[in-house]
Amino acid sequence: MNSVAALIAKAPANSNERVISFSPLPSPAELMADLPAAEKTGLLVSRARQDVRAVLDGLDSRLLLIVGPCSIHDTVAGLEYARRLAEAAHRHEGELLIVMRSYFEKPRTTIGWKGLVNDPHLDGSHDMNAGLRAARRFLLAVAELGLPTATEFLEPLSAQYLADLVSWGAIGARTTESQTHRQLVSGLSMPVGFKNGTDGGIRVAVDACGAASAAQGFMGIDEDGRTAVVATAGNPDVHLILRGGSDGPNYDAVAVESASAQMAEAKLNPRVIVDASHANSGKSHLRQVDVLRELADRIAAGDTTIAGIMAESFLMPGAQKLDPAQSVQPGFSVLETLSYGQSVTDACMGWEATERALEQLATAVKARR
Ligand SMILES: O=C[C@H](O)[C@H](O)COP(=O)(O)O
Ligand SMILES: C=C(OP(=O)(O)O)C(=O)O
Repeated sequence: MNSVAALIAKAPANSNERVISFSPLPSPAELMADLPAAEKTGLLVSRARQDVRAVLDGLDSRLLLIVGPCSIHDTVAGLEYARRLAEAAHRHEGELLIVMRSYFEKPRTTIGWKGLVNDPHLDGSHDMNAGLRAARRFLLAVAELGLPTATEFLEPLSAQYLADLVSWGAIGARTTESQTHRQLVSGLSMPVGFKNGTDGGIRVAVDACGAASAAQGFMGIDEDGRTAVVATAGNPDVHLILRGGSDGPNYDAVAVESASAQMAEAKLNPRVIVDASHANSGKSHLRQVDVLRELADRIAAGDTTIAGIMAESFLMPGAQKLDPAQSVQPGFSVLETLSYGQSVTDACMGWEATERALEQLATAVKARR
């Protein structure tokens, strides 16, 4: 009997009746020892976190831009995108603080592919050992290009494996109300934005920012993978991300000012990030281009409430269907059946549209100054 089967056999009667298996993962310390961050990478991350804080607090007049694929499903295409974005980030560094969306964990409305960490082979095999490794390797490779990264934290345990390489974090619309995620953020080292709820509710995100900025105690894991009581200091760099909702978009000036006022009233950062994608664009990559243009016009006209913008962009425009349950010819991987450089989750702007949007936003920041 292997050790896992032995553990299940030892479990008290009536427990784990619907659990099929437990497969051990390495501890965070073991993964980090295999894939360590170079000193240069550590400096890049801490410098980028400081820069993000300065932009959010209005001490740096640049615009924060969280841009990149909806999800990383192919690390080769993701890195080709990162190389292009690193060049653009350098070109616009006077006006834009560009941080690459490197999202490895996807919250789903019902079911679907849950991201590279959960299912790196895209086939429902849930090889999370390989997924955590692939995500960490990807973050290290992007850092080598001098580009900071942003991610959504979804599984409360995954942060211990990856967070040392991340400069900006998000909690998604589906988890902003979750106490577990608010607690997690209270201990994260980087600035973290909370999205408004899927119904467009702002209050839930204001409450989340309040809870995450407070000290918390909760159950988690330590670097050695032991379950532990985690005591946190609270995260002072929490902020609001407006992503629209089922009641419509919320990127217009009135909605942004009203959300900002709710944050100010709760004594939280009134400067916000506007997500040009998701319910603010009806998940249309074409509409996203228009939203970005409208935001650029407002910034050029002097808007200072918008500290940052999020956009979903990849090498190719649009999205393609991924069904982890599909059958693939023997000898082929699911990845080989997909179009290169196109999102398998939400539709993204293609690279050409992205370059034009970056240009517009950089010009807008110059005008705002
Ligand atoms: O950003 C990605 C999606 O909007 C989010 O994960 C929900 O996706 P779904 O509604 O396709 O499940
Ligand atoms: C899932 C995401 O967004 P939201 O939580 O706004 O749906 C995302 O940004 O990938």
